Amino acid sequence: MTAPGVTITDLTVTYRGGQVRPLDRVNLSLPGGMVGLLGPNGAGKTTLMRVLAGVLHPAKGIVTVDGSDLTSRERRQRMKATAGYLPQELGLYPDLTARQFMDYMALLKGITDRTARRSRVEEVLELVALSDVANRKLKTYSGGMKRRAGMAQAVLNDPRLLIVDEPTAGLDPEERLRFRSLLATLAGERTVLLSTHIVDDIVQTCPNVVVIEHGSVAYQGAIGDLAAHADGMVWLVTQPVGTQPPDLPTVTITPTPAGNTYRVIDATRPASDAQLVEATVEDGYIALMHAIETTANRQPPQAHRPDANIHIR
Ligand SMILES: Nc1ncnc2c1ncn2[C@@H]1O[C@H](COP(=O)(O)OP(=O)(O)OP(=O)(O)O)[C@@H](O)[C@H]1O
Repeated sequence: MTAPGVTITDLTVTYRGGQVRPLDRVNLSLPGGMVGLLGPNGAGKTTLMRVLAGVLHPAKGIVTVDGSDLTSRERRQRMKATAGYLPQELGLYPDLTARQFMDYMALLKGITDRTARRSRVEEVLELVALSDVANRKLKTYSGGMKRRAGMAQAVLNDPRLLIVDEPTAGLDPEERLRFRSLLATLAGERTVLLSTHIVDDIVQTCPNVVVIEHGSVAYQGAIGDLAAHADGMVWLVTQPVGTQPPDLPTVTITPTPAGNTYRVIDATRPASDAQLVEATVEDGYIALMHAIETTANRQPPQAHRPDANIHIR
């Protein structure tokens, strides 16, 4: 298996007859392996994933996988059959056992041969470490187990493009780690697009990242380079408890014996005793979001977003 070449050109998606535009002229090229998808709430990440999974029809634009345009209904159907998709809220049938559910999903995905289906179901259950509990009804599963069952159904057809929408939200640290390593195992020769709000999940698993903000691509490239957006701009400022916090983009607040230490982004030294520290990916992400917000606020309302794709680097 080889990772597919996924290219998105001038993709625009609209809802409610054009009143809502969650994606606006997006241009993107996905490399193989794990690709992180970051962005604030409502940025358009799920919408992008739904287009790639073939479940949502774009208003405009071209999505090609291995050079084949997915915009036609027939090709979208083919995409649905070859991509794996784990949506944020996957409806599991609570009264089915995991084994019955996988069998049903495998049938829906076109694995009609009974022996092949049984063997594939056992493989994916093993992959997500649910073999021992596969005869339990899904309604008895914990949140983490349900998420793993969701992952198992997403890989039943051995997809070359795997799309995973916030799989670690609400999981305890141990389940999160387990999920991360499962994703890393699956990445191998395929493309895995992983959306999450947890920057650390992406830092730990994805060599490349795409940042979406307001329906546009704000950044695409190596994860390490995202940190560079905050180079020379990350400061630790300590203030006594009870004083006004700095009016600056703040990455973290840490209580210390001397007061609260704020990790802030500022182009210039914010206080005489502020300590300059090395930028992390999270700092870079916050700096990027702040730069976009500042640029947007400076624009007159009638000239709203003339260039949909802000390529900062
Ligand atoms: N079916 C719909 N009808 C109308 N508007 C929608 C619909 N689905 C999404 N939207 C809007 O489109 C925008 C993008 O939504 P989307 O779910 O893609 O964002 P997201 O980046 O995945 O957000 P989150 O991180 O909160 O999951 C939001 O403003 C959302 O309210």
